[in-house]
Amino acid sequence: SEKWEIDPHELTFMKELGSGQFGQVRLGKWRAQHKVAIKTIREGAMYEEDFIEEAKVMMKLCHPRLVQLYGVCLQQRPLLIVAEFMENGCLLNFLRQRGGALREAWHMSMSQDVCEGMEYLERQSFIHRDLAARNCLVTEHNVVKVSDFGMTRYVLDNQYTSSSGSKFPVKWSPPEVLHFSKYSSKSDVWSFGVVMWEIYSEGRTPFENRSNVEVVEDITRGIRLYRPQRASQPLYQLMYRCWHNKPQERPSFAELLEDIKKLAETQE
Ligand SMILES: COc1cc2c(cc1NS(C)(=O)=O)=CC1=C(NCc3c(C)cccc3C)N=NC=21
Repeated sequence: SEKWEIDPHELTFMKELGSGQFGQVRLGKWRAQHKVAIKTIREGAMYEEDFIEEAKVMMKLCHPRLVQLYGVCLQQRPLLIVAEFMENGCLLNFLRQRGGALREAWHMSMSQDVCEGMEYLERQSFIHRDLAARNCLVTEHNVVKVSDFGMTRYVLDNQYTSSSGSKFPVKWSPPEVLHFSKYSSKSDVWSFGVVMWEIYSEGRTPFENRSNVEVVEDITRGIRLYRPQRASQPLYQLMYRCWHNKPQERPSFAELLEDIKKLAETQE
């Protein structure tokens, strides 16, 4: 078998960790001692053949700020995806549960973690398409890693994939995606600005009391998220630049990473 294929007999299933759009995620052991996360793909939830092709690509994406894919189990259904286990779970829950207790420096280091993972994807010309705090995970040492990159292309549920669908990430999408489904690393940059807003707002929902339809109108008219009170002016300017109407006017992840590192220095 290929190196990206895992023998399900070498997996032990343990407690359920959560469930997402594809099915559930369980904690597991591989070869009896390595802790892993195992995602069970619900029947009919995914274009499985296409995903298997993509899994080969995703296995090649290796970076300390990306949740590492270890392999897939194809011999039976449901399909299993095996990846790195992240002890502190998804960033959104982490912010909501720990937010208040998080020191200022943590917001900056978490933002830098996500930016480093995204800068690597940008360099590999890999577009995430669904960057949000809910799709970032946290290690036991509070390091944040980007996950589920590129997965939205294999979702069969068109409530997720159609920009008018109820589950489409409208509040994390730029105008060119909302109107023309034009994805790029610059549309990921827009989403990154919203992730920074989520971090500094400690897990609040962006445009909390606005419907998706109202947010499309607001964004198209130039309305943007307000400055979270924990974000300094320079930091708000940084996230605000991610929300420029024109993709080419937004900074690249490489530029954002430089700016974040500079701000982190001045902050210490
Ligand atoms: C500790 O708590 C958790 C830990 C994890 C988790 C959810 C929780 N709990 S919760 C819902 O936040 O409350 C999801 C993963 C995960 N996913 C890896 C993965 C990716 C990214 C893509 C394809 C396949 C797989 C398996 N690795 N570790 C955890």
